[in-house]
Amino acid sequence: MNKQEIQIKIAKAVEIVKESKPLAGSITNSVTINFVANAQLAVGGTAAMVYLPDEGETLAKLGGAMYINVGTLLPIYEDTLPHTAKVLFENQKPWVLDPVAIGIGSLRTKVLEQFKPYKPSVIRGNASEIIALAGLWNLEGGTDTSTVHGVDSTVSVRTAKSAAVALASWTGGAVAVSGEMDLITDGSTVAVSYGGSEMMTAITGSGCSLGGVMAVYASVADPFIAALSGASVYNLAGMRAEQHTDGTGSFQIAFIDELYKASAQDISMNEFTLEEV
Ligand SMILES: Nc1ncnc2c1ncn2[C@@H]1O[C@H](COP(=O)(O)OP(=O)(O)OP(=O)(O)O)[C@@H](O)[C@H]1O
Ligand SMILES: Cc1ncsc1CCO
Ligand SMILES: [Mg+2]
Repeated sequence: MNKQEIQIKIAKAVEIVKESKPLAGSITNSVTINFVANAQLAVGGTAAMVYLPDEGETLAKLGGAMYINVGTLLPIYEDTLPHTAKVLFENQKPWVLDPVAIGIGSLRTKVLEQFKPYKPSVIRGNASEIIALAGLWNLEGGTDTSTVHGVDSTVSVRTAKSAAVALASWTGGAVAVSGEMDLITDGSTVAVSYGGSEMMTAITGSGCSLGGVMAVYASVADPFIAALSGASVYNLAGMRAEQHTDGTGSFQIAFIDELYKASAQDISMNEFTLEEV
């Protein structure tokens, strides 16, 4: 695919979402659950958040895609998460994994290990998280020890390129590494998306909600286009929101407004470059 073909696909994905309001259910952390739902709604999707194993299964079967984020685990997730991932995989439903804060506890490690055979369609994380997940799954570019600082990355996006490519080659889907710019790969093509705002690092949940929005797009587009569409609307909305706010509280509100206002045409035209793996 050349750049223009990709731009056409992004615009189409954004339009179909706005017209059809696809459901992308979530099992996500309690810190940013509201932000995730509001971002999904702002781009035109439908949100539903659950915790219990049977409800994860129901949403997996009902929705166009699903979002799973391991940010704040509770004992129930030991049952809910692997079960839901298995149902998604067996029903060939796209799902997005956010391996937040990988490495900080034993349940988190266990659950993330269990996800490997269920091949998430999109893996979205910051650079430290992507490198650590590749390490946990014994793939190239990964490391045994996590460089995650709480929920934040300590390394640059480009450092995670080989881990991202290896993860995408394993899943057959896409991997999106977020940061100052965003790197998205399907294992053969690498796209780098530009824009955003430094203020996105000073509000919680810009990454979580980005994963939720990618799940909305994954309901109607292939994983690479879904991930790049998500990165594009985030980078565009971040740039625009920064222009008329002077603090992080109002930035978060303005950012949701800009997600809501962004047109398919503008999102598809947000700057990105293509490179070989
Ligand atoms: N320095 C930066 N400049 C511009 N945009 C940024 C910057 N850092 C992050 N972003 C944007 O913020 C969004 C979230 O990326 P980030 O890497 O902060 O995720 P994260 O660490 O998982 O966030 P969280 O865990 O708080 O949800 C992405 O859209 C990314 O492009
Ligand atoms: C701050 C925080 N802690 C656990 S999840 C989360 C949201 C950002 O990943
Ligand atoms: Mg995160």
